[in-house]
Amino acid sequence: MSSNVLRDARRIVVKVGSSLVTNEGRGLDEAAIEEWSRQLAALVNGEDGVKREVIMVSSGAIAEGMKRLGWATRPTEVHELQAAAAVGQMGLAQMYETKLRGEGVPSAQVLLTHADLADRERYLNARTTLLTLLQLGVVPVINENDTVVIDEIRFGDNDTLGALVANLVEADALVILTDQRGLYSADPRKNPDARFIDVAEAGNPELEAMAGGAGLSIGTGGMITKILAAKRAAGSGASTVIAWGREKDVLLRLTRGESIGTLLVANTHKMQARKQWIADHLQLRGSVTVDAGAVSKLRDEGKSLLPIGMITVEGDFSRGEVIAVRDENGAEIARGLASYASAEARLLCRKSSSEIESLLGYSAGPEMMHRDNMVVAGH
Ligand SMILES: Nc1ncnc2c1ncn2[C@@H]1O[C@H](COP(=O)(O)OP(=O)(O)O)[C@@H](O)[C@H]1O
Ligand SMILES: N[C@@H](CCC(=O)OP(=O)(O)O)C(=O)O
Repeated sequence: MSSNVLRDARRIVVKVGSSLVTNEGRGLDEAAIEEWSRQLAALVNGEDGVKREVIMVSSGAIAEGMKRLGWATRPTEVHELQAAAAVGQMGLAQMYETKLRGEGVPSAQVLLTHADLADRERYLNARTTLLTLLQLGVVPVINENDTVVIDEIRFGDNDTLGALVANLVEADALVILTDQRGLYSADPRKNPDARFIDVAEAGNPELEAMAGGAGLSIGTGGMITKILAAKRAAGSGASTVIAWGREKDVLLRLTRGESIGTLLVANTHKMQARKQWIADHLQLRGSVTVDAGAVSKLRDEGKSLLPIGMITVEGDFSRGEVIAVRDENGAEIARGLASYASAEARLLCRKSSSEIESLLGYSAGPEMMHRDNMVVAGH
């Protein structure tokens, strides 16, 4: 069976787990990172005729840190794990940087926490930075910012981070590379008769029952975090593939439409999922009232909201919070994420976007509300 999901995907988040990226637990597997980098570069450069945007979410900092510090066994103290991660992250980032640069592709290190993505302002900042990097043809290499978190290290879970990043950038697909060929009906280490699952619907509760605990002591999330990550990724319309990371040319073959690993299909459409999220889940923090010209740009022409059309700003909100856009009669035209805080927005009313920098001392883009971050009433 072949699948179109990965073949059609233009923006892909690839996550490689600890159990894969490390060399039997002793530091990083350089040959494996070189292999993935070669494939990532081929995707970015569009060697099969389609240029794709890719983000790598890579574990391995703790394992590399343990090697550099001469530790043979994984410490149990969280602050020692954090120290190992801080040491090892240097080597991890350096290795991707070297391998990707060797392929002519620039890379960037991005360290995030779940809390960063729960905060509206940081969410929008992270999103804008990542989208800018992708536009520039850079491969962001993301890991958890282990220095400032505890739970994530304890549970060793970068699968969730992969899904959150897929949500953040509205990826088309999340590819989770691990040390198994995909999902089985039970942990194949314990049940040699376990059946391979080649396709299922993301979020199907039966999948959660199939995923036992964690695998090796190096990777700690196990299959359950991958199943939950697929469910979360599906929330923004991304399908997930769980595959063996050492499968020859795995990323290239997946994007050529070959069926490898387990495909967990998202049944929500990308844009519909994002609009639903903006429309349903967030409390309004304020609003901007706009003139008739802006109403027509938003409603009829599918444009972003620029400061020039804004008349007044109501309420007290930060960048990244959800606000309404109203016409002069107070009717809601749209809602979405504010690019500027209320105090800034007040200064921007009726101003041309070219003046933003001189008025505020910086610019976060020409729009008050970008089209991608907006749901227009009745659309
Ligand atoms: N139903 C299942 N199918 C496949 N693997 C499973 C299943 N249940 C548990 N596992 C275990 O999950 C492990 C992968 O998780 P983990 O070690 O955390 O990997 P990673 O470091 O790639 O995140 C496998 O090696 C396997 O032993
Ligand atoms: N962020 C840490 C640990 C993350 C982790 O192990 O996650 P996973 O690969 O999902 O088991 C690291 O880079 O070592």
